[in-house]
Amino acid sequence: MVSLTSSGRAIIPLLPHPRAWDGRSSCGSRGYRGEAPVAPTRGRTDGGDVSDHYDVVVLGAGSGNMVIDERFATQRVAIVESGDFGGTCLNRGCIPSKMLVHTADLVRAAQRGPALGARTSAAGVDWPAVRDRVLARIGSERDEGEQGRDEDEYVDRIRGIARFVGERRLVVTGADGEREISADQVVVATGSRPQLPPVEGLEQSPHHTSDTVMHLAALPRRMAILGGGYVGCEFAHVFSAFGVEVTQIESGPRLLNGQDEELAERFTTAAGEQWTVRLGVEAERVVTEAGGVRMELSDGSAVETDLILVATGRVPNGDLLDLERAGIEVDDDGLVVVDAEQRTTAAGVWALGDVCQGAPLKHVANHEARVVQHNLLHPEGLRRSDHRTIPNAVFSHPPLAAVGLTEEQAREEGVEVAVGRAEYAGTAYGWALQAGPDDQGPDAGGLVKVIADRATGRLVGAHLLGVQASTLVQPLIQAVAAGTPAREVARGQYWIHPALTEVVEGALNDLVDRLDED
Ligand SMILES: Cc1cc2nc3c(=O)[nH]c(=O)nc-3n(C[C@H](O)[C@H](O)[C@H](O)COP(=O)(O)OP(=O)(O)OC[C@H]3O[C@@H](n4cnc5c(N)ncnc54)[C@H](O)[C@@H]3O)c2cc1C
Ligand SMILES: NC(=O)c1ccc[n+]([C@@H]2O[C@H](COP(=O)([O-])OP(=O)(O)OC[C@H]3O[C@@H](n4cnc5c(N)ncnc54)[C@H](O)[C@@H]3O)[C@@H](O)[C@H]2O)c1
Repeated sequence: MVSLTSSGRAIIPLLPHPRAWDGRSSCGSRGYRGEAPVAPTRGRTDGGDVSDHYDVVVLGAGSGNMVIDERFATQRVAIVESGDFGGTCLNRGCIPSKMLVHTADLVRAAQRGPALGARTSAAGVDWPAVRDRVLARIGSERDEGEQGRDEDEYVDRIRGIARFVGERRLVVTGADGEREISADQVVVATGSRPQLPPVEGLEQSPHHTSDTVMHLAALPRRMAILGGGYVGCEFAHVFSAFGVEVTQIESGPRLLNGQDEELAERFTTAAGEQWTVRLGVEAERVVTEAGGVRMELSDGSAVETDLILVATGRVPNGDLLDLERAGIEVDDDGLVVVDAEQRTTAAGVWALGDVCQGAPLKHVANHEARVVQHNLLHPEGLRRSDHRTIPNAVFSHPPLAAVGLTEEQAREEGVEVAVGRAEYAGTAYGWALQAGPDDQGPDAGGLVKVIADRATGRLVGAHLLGVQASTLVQPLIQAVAAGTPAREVARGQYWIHPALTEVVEGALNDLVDRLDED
């Protein structure tokens, strides 16, 4: 239930916020392993109390924590974390949201059963049980990782907010006051935070972001989700499956704008069949009233709701670090400027993840953490990050996954494209998913598009909408990354019959036919 304070601000009760930890599931809780320890490559510099001088200081214990493993055991390392130790992915990002998505998928599957003759039904969810499974799991993963890190004698874990006061010199403000530290090498890995659009009355309203919404004490009856991107579309699926009346508001012409247009249009249609979607409108004012909230939109209409989830993008945390005092430049979007080796504009300062990356995704932060780790350990043989083919997936209903160029982007870049297509409904496993031959709903309908450069015959992009999209896309990610000719991907291997992977094979075969038309 929403309750109102004397100032009119509504409160949705939350569980205590968890302490943070970057999970082992995708990152390794103790950093990457695999190469033998090496001797320290740098000694300590002069200046300041040696006890406050480190070989390496890492700012941010999300992906930054992964940089440090036992190969740094001969060095003196500090990891500074302003919140609880950990990062967005485990505590309030990828992992808890996907645990919720899986439960939502189960609910949808149970609702779907009767269409296929199964006597299943979904009687709603026990939200505290759903939520507590997620929070308990991330809590134990975090605690285990945190304890493990504390056993590393060469690492000082410093709790506090770091900011630069000079070249590789920092002040950390913690519960015990301020402490100045310095280092030969600094890694900036302070991530990003949700951004609130400047909407009158929004801050005073019962609003949430992805940081807090997974801690709700109770499900609201109605929820308005502002934003039609990743966060908005994943949580719209979760909360609508859980029985909340969701209204999603997006200023653009479609949900998941920026993805392949045809797939984004199809997704938007599917979303509109499951929850209310408002496109091409912005929130102008939020009025908190007894018993709810009214969100007034730019077209003069209004949405009555109990809770607002703001999902309108994230801002990098570089603005909180006094970076200019250390000679670290940021670009117009506030992202720390780095070169291909992840070096910032200041000597001895590196950056990785959301604080410097225009594609704020965990697999990108992981990749960059590996590069920074290697480069700290091997200053004579620096590695470069490879951002050429960053894939992405949206875990909604239906899910979407993509890698490389969209058809529109390829044409804009002057690539003469050939496009292969296959409908899920055109494959044997697609029939298994369908209630009947015309069923194109979110559980059965789907489309795979593969795009090749006619000049080379190589895949330059792949886009999937439908069941298991984030898994089906993997061979296509490999093909785009490796530059494998489309013909070889299609015909150079067996595709198991009648697995759903046949829809990928079908799209590739169609592509090969189109390449052959020349
Ligand atoms: C709801 C949600 C779902 C997501 N799902 C996915 C997904 O499915 N797949 C995917 O690839 N990506 C997903 N992401 C994105 C992914 O979580 C991020 O890209 C990734 O976690 C960024 O890692 P990072 O290390 O750069 O930052 P973070 O993990 O945010 O770590 C930065 C750390 O720095 C600390 N910090 C900040 N400022 C300071 C300071 N001044 N001093 C000291 N410490 C500081 C912060 O407290 C934080 O712990 C999701 C994000 C959200 C919000
Ligand atoms: N599955 C995943 O990989 C995953 C999941 C969640 C988050 N993320 C990461 O987190 C980042 C942030 O996600 P997000 O969904 O908050 O941002 P986003 O950039 O994906 O989408 C924000 C959407 O909000 C819309 N918008 C902005 N201001 C608006 C306004 N005032 N009114 C209505 N609509 C408005 C934008 O047009 C856009 O479509 C993503 O870029 C992604 O990298 C990834």
